[in-house]
Amino acid sequence: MQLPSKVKLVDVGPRDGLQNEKEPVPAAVKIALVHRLQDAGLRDIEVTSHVSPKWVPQMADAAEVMAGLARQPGVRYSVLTPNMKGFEAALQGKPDEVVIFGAASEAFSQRNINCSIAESIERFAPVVEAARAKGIHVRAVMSTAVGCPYEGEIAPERVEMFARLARQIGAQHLGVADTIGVGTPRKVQRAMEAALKHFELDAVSGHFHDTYGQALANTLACLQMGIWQYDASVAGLGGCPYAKGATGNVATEDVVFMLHGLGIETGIDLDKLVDAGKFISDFLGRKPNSRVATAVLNKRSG
Ligand SMILES: CC(C)(COP(=O)([O-])OP(=O)([O-])OC[C@H]1O[C@@H](n2cnc3c(N)ncnc32)[C@H](O)[C@@H]1OP(=O)([O-])[O-])[C@@H](O)C(=O)NCCC(=O)NCCSC(=O)C[C@@](C)(O)CC(=O)[O-]
Repeated sequence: MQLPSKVKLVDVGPRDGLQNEKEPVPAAVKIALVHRLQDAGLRDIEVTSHVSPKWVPQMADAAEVMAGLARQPGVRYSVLTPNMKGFEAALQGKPDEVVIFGAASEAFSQRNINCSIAESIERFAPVVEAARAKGIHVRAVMSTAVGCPYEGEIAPERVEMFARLARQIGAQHLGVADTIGVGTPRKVQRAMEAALKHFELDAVSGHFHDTYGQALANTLACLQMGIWQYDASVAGLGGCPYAKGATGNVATEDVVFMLHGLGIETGIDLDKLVDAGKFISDFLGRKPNSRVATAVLNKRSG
């Protein structure tokens, strides 16, 4: 199949990237990161989560972060909302999109959101209904679509089951997440094929962690299926608090470099993106976890 000519990247760095940081990151720094990402051309940014501050302390400032954004027209700002309490809190911040997040594995669902898959769907259904009634786009994300830290390999049938349930309650988009980065191209394609039984090609995206260095290969494998929407995290920030040892998402810089090399448009300015990644990495006191960012920064410093 011909590769898509355009790809939409959602930068999940401010949310997925920072949620696991041990030291508090001030709201002002998170806001500055979002601003740098939009200045670099990102048109979809996952800003924060309205979850329990006892579970994920780093996201306790969700309202402050949303309130502090200098919004650019044409940018979609998303927030995670696991239940009605989160959705109601999110409304004040006027998100363009809310994200419900469940799992293909029972054990991960329990660890991450403290309920079974069936219970999670019951919690999500009123969120989807309320969001859609207000014209807010609803994306569902399915964790552990390839492998689970507690249950091991996940069969495509499980992916299909979650996709069916998410579709039934009215989610408009499904993100297929390889939470612990164990997917390899064919396995990820099989998970996508299962998701595509219930969501059209234009309503499916990939969310690949790079724990085993497979994320770019997995992205290419999905591009070959025509999938044109992906999550990525600036500077490769991140990891899920309930998936021990899992590293961050694939670095946005690495995906952008690959896509541009393939002649695929993203609308993103790689240099400005590298600057955004350096900004947050400097704040965190580490180097960007991106081969491309490292190469660009080395080249700049001669
Ligand atoms: C989902 C809950 C809230 C259920 O948590 P629960 O304990 O089952 O909920 P509950 O309804 O029994 O309430 C218990 C307490 O939490 C409060 N509460 C209840 N809901 C909320 C809310 N929305 N916002 C703020 N507070 C909330 C509620 O008010 C109460 O407070 P208390 O009376 O004890 O003081 C909890 O398990 C939680 O917050 N989990 C954190 C999940 C999370 O953020 N995980 C990381 C993001 S997912 C991810 O990273 C994966 C992804 C998306 O990137 C894809 C991938 O790579 O796999």
